[in-house]
Amino acid sequence: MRYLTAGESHGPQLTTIIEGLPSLLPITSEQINYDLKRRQGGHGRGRRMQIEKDLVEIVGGVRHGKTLGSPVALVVNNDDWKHWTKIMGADPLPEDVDPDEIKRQVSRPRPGHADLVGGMKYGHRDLRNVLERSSARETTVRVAVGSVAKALLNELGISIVSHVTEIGGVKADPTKSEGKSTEEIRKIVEEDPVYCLDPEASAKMVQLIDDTKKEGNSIGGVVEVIVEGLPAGIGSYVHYDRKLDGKLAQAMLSINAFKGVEFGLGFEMARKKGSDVHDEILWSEEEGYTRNTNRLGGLEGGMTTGMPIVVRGVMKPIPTLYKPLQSVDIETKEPFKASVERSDACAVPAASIVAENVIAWEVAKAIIEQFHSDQLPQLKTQIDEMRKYAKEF
Ligand SMILES: Cc1cc2nc3c(=O)[nH]c(=O)nc-3n(C[C@H](O)[C@H](O)[C@H](O)COP(=O)(O)O)c2cc1C
Ligand SMILES: C=C(O[C@@H]1CC(C(=O)O)=C[C@@H](OP(=O)(O)O)[C@H]1O)C(=O)O
Repeated sequence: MRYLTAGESHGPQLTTIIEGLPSLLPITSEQINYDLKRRQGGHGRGRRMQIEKDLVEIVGGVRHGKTLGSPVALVVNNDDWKHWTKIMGADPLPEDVDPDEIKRQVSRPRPGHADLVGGMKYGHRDLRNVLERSSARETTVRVAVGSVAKALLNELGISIVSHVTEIGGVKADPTKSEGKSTEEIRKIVEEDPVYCLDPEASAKMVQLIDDTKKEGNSIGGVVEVIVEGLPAGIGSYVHYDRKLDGKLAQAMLSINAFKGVEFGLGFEMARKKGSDVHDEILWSEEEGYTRNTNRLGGLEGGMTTGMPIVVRGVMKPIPTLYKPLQSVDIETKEPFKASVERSDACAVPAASIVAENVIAWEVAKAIIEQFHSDQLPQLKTQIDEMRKYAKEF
């Protein structure tokens, strides 16, 4: 199973084609739009999100609410496009138009964004040609793709949720997620302005975002994704590129501004003894093999253990700063401190939705690749059999 995306931040639309989904999978634009709306939200977003109202159009591969087995094509329009049609149009400019008048040429690279190196790499002296595609606007369709993956996981009894655990050094109480199902977590974060489970920490995060914005600065944070209901044995230990933890880490780090990833106890493991890290193995008639703890975050040897996957990603602060850092104009080679028109001060809550959806995709892909999956009913039968087999093993 694979997908590609195309489209620029201020172009007409973002497009994706997903290939390899089983047939007979129920999909609605309503469930995709629910995720798109959540990705647009969260305290700290900039003015662009007031312009956009992200709604998906399913333009291929689905009929009367079910996949056909053919490629699924999804489109999300950029409402801002109407302001950028001349600046971002695909056709050559008419001869009577002066390009300098309308191109909104960018020659001042922002430290921390893709502008400078992207320009060097692709030979663009107008850095707009870089920032238009390196923009996290692209995560809109990646969330739509993940939403389709979640529809598949849901059919297999697998659920997934994300929440924000830290913003700018303010940490949520880690015990707040203990003993809660993914559904319970979702209900709480849906109501919270920064998608956090801890109301006290959330209030401090909101305040910190506001203060940071006033200072013309930006902040990052940490998001956690939990996947529940997985059978044991998804992924493999036999080859480096089949290890599920490796694939999930890549997916997490592929999100714009994500710089680190950890599973279970994560980097804390470096400070603990083996007896405080590994999850002891138990067996009972009713449950089969279980663990009392899940300190490894649901993965051993690149495979699911049957316990929930717990994976976190760290997002650096947004690079575009209202009080900017030192940089160099690539035309004049003069130093400058740029002013900016608009930017997010903190996009950690929005990024938690992106994280949830890219992880959902990666888990769904691993399942599709491991089982015969032309049709959803066949896939369901195999997953049920695998669960039964693992219990009796
Ligand atoms: C949801 C989301 C929103 C973002 N919004 C902005 C923004 O408004 N301004 C900005 O400079 N960067 C923003 N970023 C981060 C940049 O896209 C990112 O830093 C850039 O693509 C460079 O990639 P890198 O940080 O992974 O090296 C956002 C990232 C995410 C995930
Ligand atoms: C458009 C989105 O985020 C954008 C991500 C982004 C960046 O540099 O990554 C820069 C900003 O773009 P603009 O300059 O158009 O305001 C954000 O608004 C979005 O999340 O849908």
